[in-house]
Amino acid sequence: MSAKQQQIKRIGVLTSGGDAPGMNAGIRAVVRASVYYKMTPLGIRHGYDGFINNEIHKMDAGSVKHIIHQGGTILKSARSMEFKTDKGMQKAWKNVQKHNLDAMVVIGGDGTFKGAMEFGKKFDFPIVGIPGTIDNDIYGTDFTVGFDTAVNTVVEAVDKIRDTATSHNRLFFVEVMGRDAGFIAMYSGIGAGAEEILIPEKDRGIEQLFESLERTSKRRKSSRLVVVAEGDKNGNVYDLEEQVKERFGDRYETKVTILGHVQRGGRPSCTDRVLASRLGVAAVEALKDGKRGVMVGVRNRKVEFTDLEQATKRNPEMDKELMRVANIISI
Ligand SMILES: Nc1ncnc2c1ncn2[C@@H]1O[C@H](COP(=O)(O)OP(=O)(O)O)[C@@H](O)[C@H]1O
Ligand SMILES: O=P(O)(O)OC[C@H]1O[C@](O)(COP(=O)(O)O)[C@@H](O)[C@@H]1O
Ligand SMILES: [Mg+2]
Repeated sequence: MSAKQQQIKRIGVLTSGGDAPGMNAGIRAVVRASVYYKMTPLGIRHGYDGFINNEIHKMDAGSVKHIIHQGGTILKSARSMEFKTDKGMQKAWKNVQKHNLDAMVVIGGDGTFKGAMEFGKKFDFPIVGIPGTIDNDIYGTDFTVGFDTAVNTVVEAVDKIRDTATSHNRLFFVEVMGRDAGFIAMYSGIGAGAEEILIPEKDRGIEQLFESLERTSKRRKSSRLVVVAEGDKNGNVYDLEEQVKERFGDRYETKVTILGHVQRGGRPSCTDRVLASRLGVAAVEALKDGKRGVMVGVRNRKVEFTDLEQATKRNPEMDKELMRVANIISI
């Protein structure tokens, strides 16, 4: 073990960006693993805002009891404009010194990792990232913490919409989250049996939708569900509804549902709890072993490390096989 590795005694942990179910399981694992390895865990509240404003407190194994099943994040989260400035980062660095922090674990999405990478380089400070976002838009891990719970929430909601859509022979546009990525739409669309799935990763979305509506308007299907990722390039769900009305007139009766933040809340699924627990332990062990500037993820069921730089620069590819499956089963 090198001298640098032995120095890690006090580890900060924060959650940042959009909260995601399973973040609490991640915090719990980071805290418990730190205690297990005789280090002191410190919780940083309100993401990078709390890092700047000194909202930092010691934690212990007991401070994370009874949280594994709770959605949201007990440390709270924030989107911090100030952390994007040199002044903000300098203030946060003062707090690192004040609390003798040797390293930090950040749980969040691509933005959180960009901030971590910059801060880590600027002050030569060891940081490890855990992917926590419902969007699943991080390169270097098969799944992010929160994605599984979110898609299950969406499927449950879309199943309910299906009941009323079928009863009235209606066409529903359901908008799901995913700022720039279609993973939530693709998985929940397949899982809920949507007739069409519109995602930013696919260009032909609207034409394909028109073609399939043309085909099925003759068949009088009892209902149609179109799941649309919020980041889809063909416009928002209301624009889409308008375009369909213009083209098909009263051949389709249309409705729009925007699921919104209901997708971000709720009890984390077992899959998310296990993923977050594995990644929390792996993050602490990585820091203990001298790793820094990396994200811990799981690929092909194994824990893997990816440079934060890569994790933020590269976009995970939408699985072509999933698109093909969606196409085949929605005829
Ligand atoms: N280029 C950057 N430099 C410094 N901090 C950043 C940068 N990009 C994002 N951040 C910080 O990370 C926070 C979370 O990022 P955001 O994109 O909102 O969510 P997520 O991490 O879930 O993708 C931002 O509010 C900001 O404080
Ligand atoms: O809650 P906010 O700040 O309006 O953000 C909404 C965005 O956050 C998300 O729910 C999660 O994104 P991040 O994890 O990148 O923060 C996106 O799907 C959505 O576009
Ligand atoms: Mg993001």
